[in-house]
Amino acid sequence: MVSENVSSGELAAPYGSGPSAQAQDKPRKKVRIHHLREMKERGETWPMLTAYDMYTAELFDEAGIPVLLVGDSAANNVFGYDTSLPVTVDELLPLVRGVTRSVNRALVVADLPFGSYQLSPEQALATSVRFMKEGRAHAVKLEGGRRFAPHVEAITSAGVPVMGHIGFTPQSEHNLGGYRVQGRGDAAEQLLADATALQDAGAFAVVMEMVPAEAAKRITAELRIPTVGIGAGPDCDAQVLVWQDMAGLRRGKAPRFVKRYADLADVLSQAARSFAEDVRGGQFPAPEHTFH
Ligand SMILES: Nc1nc(=O)c2c([nH]1)NC[C@@H]1CN(c3ccc(C(=O)N[C@@H](CCC(=O)O)C(=O)O)cc3)CN21
Ligand SMILES: CC(C)C(=O)C(=O)O
Ligand SMILES: [Mg+2]
Repeated sequence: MVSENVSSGELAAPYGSGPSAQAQDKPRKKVRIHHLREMKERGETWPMLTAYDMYTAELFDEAGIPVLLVGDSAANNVFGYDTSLPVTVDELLPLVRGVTRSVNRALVVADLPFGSYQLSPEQALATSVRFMKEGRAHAVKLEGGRRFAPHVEAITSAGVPVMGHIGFTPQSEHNLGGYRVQGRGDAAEQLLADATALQDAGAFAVVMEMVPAEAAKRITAELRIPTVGIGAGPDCDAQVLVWQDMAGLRRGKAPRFVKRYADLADVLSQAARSFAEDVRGGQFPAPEHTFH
């Protein structure tokens, strides 16, 4: 199943490389870090989604999403916390394992939760090793700029690919003064310095969250590694959304950077109401659902 449909041995990229083959083609084989760099070199923009369980991982993998992130946003979108701060490694690990078990091609990135890497490069490496060994992740991700270059270096030196995350970093929301755009005006230079430091420390990609499009465009042009935008305008190398936002499962006001591609909240709510009505009215189970 993994290597189905590999038409030519020298086709290195998991996607077709012609302009028409871009978005609609499924990856033909396992996505590797170097494929992401090659897509940047070819100017192909790629999608990333969060996934926290088997069915979503399977569906998104088959839909041709090359990178899946088991985000610490599971805090909000799985566990019901009001911020991402409380979620633990022990809570996230089984979600990562469920996702990695369920994909054939996608690269699975495990998001390191608050408190599990900030203490030292050694702690960052120890936590990453758990996500790789127990979660079977393919890469890890952590939040922070220049100050986390030593942590990124410790992890990559051990052979574990690291994705950075700068701009609005939800684990620091109390320090950043809430959900706010980062890197406006002079702060854009700081953001570029952060991105460059992460690249130099060995990061394979960097998420930029809630960053002005102009700054994101400049950073994307300066870096060799791909940038992944969320609220960072159209000029990043990749775009990521939380899947429940993308599919309209989460209700309430979504951040401005979200586009809804479905209304799953409505679909599921209708299904639950119909089931309840059938049970209450005696229409379910029918003879075809019944054993004798
Ligand atoms: N479901 C979900 N989607 C996310 O994008 C997400 C999470 N959860 N959890 C972790 C973080 C938190 N994030 C968030 C959450 C809310 C806003 C938000 O409400 N933004 C508003 C206000 C911006 C402002 O005041 O400048 C917006 O309109 O974009 C932004 C990022 C991004 N991440
Ligand atoms: C929004 C993405 C980048 C994230 O860090 C998460 O979902 O936890
Ligand atoms: Mg996160």
